[in-house]
Amino acid sequence: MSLIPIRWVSQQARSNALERDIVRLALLDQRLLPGETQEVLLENAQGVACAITDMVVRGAPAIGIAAAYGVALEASVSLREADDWQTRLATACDVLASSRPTAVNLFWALGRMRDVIKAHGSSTKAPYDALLREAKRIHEQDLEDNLRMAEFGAQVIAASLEDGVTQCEVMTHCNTGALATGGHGTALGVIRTAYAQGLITRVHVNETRPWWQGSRLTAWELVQEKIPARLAVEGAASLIMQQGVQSPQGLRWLIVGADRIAANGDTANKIGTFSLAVQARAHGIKVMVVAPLATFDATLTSGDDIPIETRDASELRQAGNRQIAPDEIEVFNPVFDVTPHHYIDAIVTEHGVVESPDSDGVGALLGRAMRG
Ligand SMILES: CSC[C@@H](O)[C@@H](O)C(=O)COP(=O)(O)O
Repeated sequence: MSLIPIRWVSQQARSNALERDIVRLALLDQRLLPGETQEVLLENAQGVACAITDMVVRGAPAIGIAAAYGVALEASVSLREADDWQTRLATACDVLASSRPTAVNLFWALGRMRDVIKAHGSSTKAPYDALLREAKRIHEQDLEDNLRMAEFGAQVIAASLEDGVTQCEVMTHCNTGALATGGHGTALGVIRTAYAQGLITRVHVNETRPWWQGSRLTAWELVQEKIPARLAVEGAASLIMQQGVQSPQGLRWLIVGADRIAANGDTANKIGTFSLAVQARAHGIKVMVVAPLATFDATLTSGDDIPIETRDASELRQAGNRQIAPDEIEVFNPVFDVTPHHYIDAIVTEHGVVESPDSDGVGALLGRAMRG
């Protein structure tokens, strides 16, 4: 059983020269981790969209990658059925775009796929090969970006340590590791690399209610990597920070990912991030956001306009098969919040670091990146 979170599977056609290879997208079912490792096999864009909505795959970059493969899958269906491919693929992109609203990486990846579709507008057949190539490029590029961000982030941690101090502890929220990305991770990628460089002694992992990305996924990744970590409910964060700042090698950084970053640096991330950033500021702990440029939405001047997904009440009323709140109670289940940029000390991207982010800093970074 493979533990690769997103895998393109191509099975050679049996004999008939006219038959095409059978292609599928295999997603490691993150709803079942850490208890079970099982893959879901998908054969069209609708299936991928449902898998994103149902959180078989989650995490901003991973959602974008899966959606890109979803468009390629749909192109293969179109070749088989020899239909009006333009209409089919336009519908597929729309269906995928409606799967989750907050992570802008989804719309960024679909934008890249739409560009490929447009470039092949005059073809008689769906541009399957070109779309699959682009999806693979998005996937590979994400891993490369993760590794670059990890180096930058580790440098930021090293530079922040007081004279004579060489190591510290960090806290993270949600899951931003290999499961949420093309591999390695954003925030967890920085933690991995900084640990390998001897900069981190322990990771404080927040449970991340109500879906438990922290306990089910981040804890699982850290245990596999043998990185010392301790799990706690996010309600314990202030206590952990209060105790953590008392020793010179104690807790120094809150390191998180992002689902969408506005032009002024306001950052949408997993619900609870804003509250953790406020607590971190109160304790003198620094806040690092780690995200590729694909997570920036320069069309939004501030975080006020970032769409915040709310999910089903059952996520709070039930834990597995157990009822944990009365069905009659009104439930509010927003799954992201926006941390204002002035609570963030550094945004780490594959194109470098913006310290004390604001519109000027983010604008300069995006401008630099555009110039190459
Ligand atoms: C590299 S992942 C960054 C974010 O996507 C992550 O922190 C997060 O909020 C994921 O939310 P999820 O609801 O699990 O998709």
